[in-house]
Amino acid sequence: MNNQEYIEAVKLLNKWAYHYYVLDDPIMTDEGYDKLYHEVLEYEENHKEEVLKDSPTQRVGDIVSDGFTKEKHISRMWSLEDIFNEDDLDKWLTKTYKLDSRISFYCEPKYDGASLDLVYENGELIKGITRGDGVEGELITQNVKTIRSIPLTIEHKGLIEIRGEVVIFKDEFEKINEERLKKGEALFANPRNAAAGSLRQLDPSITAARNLVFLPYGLGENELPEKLLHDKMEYIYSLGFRKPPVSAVCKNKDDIQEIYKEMVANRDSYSMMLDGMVIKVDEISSQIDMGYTVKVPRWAVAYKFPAVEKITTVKDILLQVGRTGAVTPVAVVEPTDIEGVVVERATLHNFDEITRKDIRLGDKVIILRSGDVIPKIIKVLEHERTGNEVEVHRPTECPVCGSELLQEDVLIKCQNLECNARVVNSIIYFASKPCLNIDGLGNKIVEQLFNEHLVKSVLDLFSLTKEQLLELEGFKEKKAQNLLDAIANAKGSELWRFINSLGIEHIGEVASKMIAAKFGLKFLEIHKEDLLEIDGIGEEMAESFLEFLRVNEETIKELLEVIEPLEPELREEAHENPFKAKTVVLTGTMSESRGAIKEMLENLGAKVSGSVSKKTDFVIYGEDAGSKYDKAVSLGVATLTEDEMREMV
Ligand SMILES: NC(=O)c1ccc[n+]([C@@H]2O[C@H](COP(=O)([O-])OP(=O)(O)OC[C@H]3O[C@@H](n4cnc5c(N)ncnc54)[C@H](O)[C@@H]3O)[C@@H](O)[C@H]2O)c1
Ligand SMILES: [Zn+2]
Repeated sequence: MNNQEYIEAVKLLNKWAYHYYVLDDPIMTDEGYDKLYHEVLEYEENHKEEVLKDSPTQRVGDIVSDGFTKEKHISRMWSLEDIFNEDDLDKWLTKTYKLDSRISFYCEPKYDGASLDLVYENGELIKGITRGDGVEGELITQNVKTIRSIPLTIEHKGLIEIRGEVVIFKDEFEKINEERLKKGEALFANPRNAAAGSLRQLDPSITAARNLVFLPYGLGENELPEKLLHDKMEYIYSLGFRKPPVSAVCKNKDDIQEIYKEMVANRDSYSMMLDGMVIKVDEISSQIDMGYTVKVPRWAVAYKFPAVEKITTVKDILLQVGRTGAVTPVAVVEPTDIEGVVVERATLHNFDEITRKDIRLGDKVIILRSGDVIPKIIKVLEHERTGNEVEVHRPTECPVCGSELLQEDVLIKCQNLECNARVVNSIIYFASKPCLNIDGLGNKIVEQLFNEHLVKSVLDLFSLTKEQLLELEGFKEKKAQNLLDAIANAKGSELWRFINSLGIEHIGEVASKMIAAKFGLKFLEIHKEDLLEIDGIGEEMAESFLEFLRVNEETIKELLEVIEPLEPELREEAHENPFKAKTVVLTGTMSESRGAIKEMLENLGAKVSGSVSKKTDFVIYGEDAGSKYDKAVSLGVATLTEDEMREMV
C-alpha cells in the first residue's frame, strides 16, 4: 500500500461505515471491511506521521445522524480491537500480560446488534443513548422504553450507566422478514441491521412492534464496590437484566480456547446472532491501570468467529415448481466456502425480491448462511458491476409443463394439477418426515419412480412390487425390500401425519394435529363451524381444508382404506363442573406432578395455560408459588390452593 492507496482505502472504509452505521444497510461484508481495515492499520503503524484524522482506526465508528437529539455519555464508550485466530490470541495475551501478569479473564458472547447506553438515576431509567462516536450519541429514550427486557426501574439507587447490545432474536428476524415478504416490503439484510434500524426509528411505535432484546455487557459511570467484572455483572443481572446464554471466568489461554470453541460449536443454537467472543480482564483495578488507546480498551478484545457472510457471483437463476404450483427462483452461485460448507445455491423467495434487489446474472452479491437455513442473497454489490450483467425476467410459462403461469400477488403459480413437478413434489412431501415419514423415499427415488411410470400418484406407492423395483437402475434385492418395508410401515401412521401428508394449503403440522385430536376419523364429515371452533384455525384455513376435501374426497377415502391411520383417543365431552371451558394456570409445587394435574383439569374441560393474563379464570397454586401468583393477585384473577381446587370438583 502506498500513500495514495492508503488515502483511497480510508475513503472507502468511511463510505462502507456510513452505509453500515447510518443507513443500516451495508454494502460490504464485515469480512471485507475488516480485511481492508487491517491493511490500513498496518500501513499506519509503519507511517505514523501520515495517519489521517478521519481514519476509522482513530475513532469509534457510529455517526450521529440528524433527526435525533445529540446527548453526551457520562463516561466514554469504546469499540473493540479484534483478533481472528490462535496466533492473534497469543500475541494479544503476551501484550496484555506485559501490562499486568496477575490477571484472569471474563469471556462472554459478542452479540451482533447495536450498542446502547442506559442511564439510571434514583432507580429510574432516565436516558437511552446510542454509542455514536463514543463521546456523544443519539438520545432515543422513548424507543428504549418500549424494549421489554429493559427495566424502567431498578433497585439500585445510585447514578449508573449500564451498557449493552440491542439485538433481534433469529426467529423473530425470520418472522419479520416473512411478514415483509407477504406485504411486498424490502427485507432486512440480517438481524444486526434489523436491530439497529428498529432501534433508531423516529416513531417509537415501530420500535415497539419489533420485539427487540437488550443484553447488558458492561458499565460506564458507576460506584459499584465489586472488584471483579463478573461480580459486577452478576449484580447487574440481579437487577432484572438478561444474562448471557454462556459466559466463563478463565484463568489462562487454555480456558479461553475451550470456551471459544464451545461458543463456535454451539453458535447456531443461541437465540441471537453472535459474531465472536469478547475476552475482558476480570480485575477492575487492572483494567483501570491498563486504560485505553484512542479507540479501544487495552483490557478487552473481540475474538471473532468465522464469517457467515461472503461475496460470490450469481451464475444462473433456476425455477423450481413446488407441489402447490408456486414457482420459486433459486440462484446458482459461484461455489463459496462458508464455515466449512460449500454453498452453491441461495434462495430468492420470489420474483419481487429479484426485482427489488435488482439481481442480475453475473452480479457480485453478499450471501449469508447461518445455521441450517438455506443461504440467502442479501445484497447486490452494484458498484462492482462491469456492464455485462444480464437482467432476469419474470417467467410467463411453467418451466416444467409449459402451461401459462398465474401471477397472484407476489406468487407465480403453475395451475396445471398434472404438471409433473407438482405431482413429483407432492409425492416427496407425502413421504417426508413431518408427514408419513417413509424412509428411503427421497427426491431422487421419487423422480425415478415417476419417470419410469411406476408411480403417478401417492396411491400407486402402495401397489409397487419387488419385481418392478428390481428392474430399476440402482435397485438390488436389499434396497428394494427396504423401500417396500418402509412404505408398508406407513400403514397405521398417526392420523395427524395422514392429514398433514395431504399437503393442503394453509394446513400444516400444528393444524393437522388439532384437527386429528378434535375430530378423529370423522374429519371428513365436518362443517366450517366445527373447524372454526378450534383455537388457531381461521376462515382461510377452514375454507382451504374443506375445499380440498370436497375436490379430493374419493382419493382420500381410498388412501384411508390403504393406510388405515391410527385414530387418536378423543377426549369425551366433560360433564358440567366449575372448570369446564375455563382457562387455568398452575404454579408452585403440588402434591402430584404438574403434568398429572394438568391432565385431570383438561379432562374436566379446562384449558391449561402457561402464563397469567386478564383472560385467566383461575390460578391454582402449590408451595413456593412465585411470580405467576403475584401477577394473578395484581390482575385480580381468582386464586385457589390445590386443596380448594380438589374440593370444587
Ligand atoms: N460491513 C461493513 O461495511 C462494515 C462497516 C463498518 C463496520 N463494520 C463492522 O463493524 C466492526 C467495527 O465496528 P465497531 O467499532 O462497532 O466494533 P465492533 O462492533 O467490532 O465491537 C465493539 C462493539 O461490540 C459490541 N458488543 C457486543 N457484545 C459485546 C460484549 N459482550 N462486550 C463488549 N462489547 C460488545 C458493542 O456494541 C461494542 O460497541 C467491524 O469489525 C466490522 O465487522 C462493517
Ligand atoms: Zn407446470
